[in-house]
Amino acid sequence: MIRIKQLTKTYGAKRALDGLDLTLGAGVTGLLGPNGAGKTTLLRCLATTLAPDGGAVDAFGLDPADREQRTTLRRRLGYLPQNPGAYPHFTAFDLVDYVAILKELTDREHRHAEVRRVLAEVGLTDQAATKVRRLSGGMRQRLALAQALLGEPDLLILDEPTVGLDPEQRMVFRALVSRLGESRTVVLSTHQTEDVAALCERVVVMRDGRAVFDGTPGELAAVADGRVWLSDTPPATSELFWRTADGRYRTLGAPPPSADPTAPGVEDGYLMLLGEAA
Ligand SMILES: Nc1ncnc2c1ncn2[C@@H]1O[C@H](COP(=O)(O)OP(=O)(O)OP(=O)(O)O)[C@@H](O)[C@H]1O
Repeated sequence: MIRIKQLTKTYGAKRALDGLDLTLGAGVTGLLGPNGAGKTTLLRCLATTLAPDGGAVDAFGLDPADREQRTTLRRRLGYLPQNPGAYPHFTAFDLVDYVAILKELTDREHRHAEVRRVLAEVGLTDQAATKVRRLSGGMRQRLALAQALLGEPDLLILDEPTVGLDPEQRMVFRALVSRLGESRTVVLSTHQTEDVAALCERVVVMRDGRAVFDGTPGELAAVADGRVWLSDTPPATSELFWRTADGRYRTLGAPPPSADPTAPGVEDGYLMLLGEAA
């Protein structure tokens, strides 16, 4: 269990985290929020790569503000940062092995076995000897995930893991992450409401450094209950509408004339919530 209490982080005049309270348990939790909401800042505080200005994190009973406990916690977490560095001339094996060395897996035989294990876990056994620059975007992202899995962490922190992936690669990645969430705490940030609907048991929406929603994807969708409409003509007043593939207009908010109600999805709930919070 991870308990975050009144976490604050300020950059100059900008409050990236503004007294954030949050508890994370086992399974996959998705963080949604507009650009600048504080998602990366929160994930970096959890990954212990950034010290907050105030508040506290209690991760499995460990306090990252304490030097010794921070080291213990680092051994129990895996982190996939936003835009992970590429090292294009390393092979997939060498890259993960390098991170394993940094993670203090000193016994060579044990380390190599662990590198092979995590490469197998993300389906990259056959690419172990391939240079990183020759891997597809999806494979690179799985490689970045592999390094986060070294040492079987109890906490997996993934910052926008599906960014830049095509739909097929995204599906492979989702299946992988949801399997990983069966036995550990996974927290991931994303701009993809489809990711949240597909794989997160829980979703937290952040805005201006705070959590403005915490619930299941179904509960987030329900925020837009009774407020999603389909019509043949565009609404005269609403600003939240778009033309769908079948040529009809989907409107959030007040119903346009002769509109049919339709069931909301996670994206509708998210947009409605942010519209209300504005
Ligand atoms: N090193 C930094 N120096 C100054 N300001 C920063 C720094 N890092 C983040 N910020 C600011 O803090 C706020 C929160 O940023 P953060 O990256 O945590 O948001 P985010 O929700 O992850 O956004 P995105 O979805 O765009 O990745 C933003 O206004 C950002 O500009």
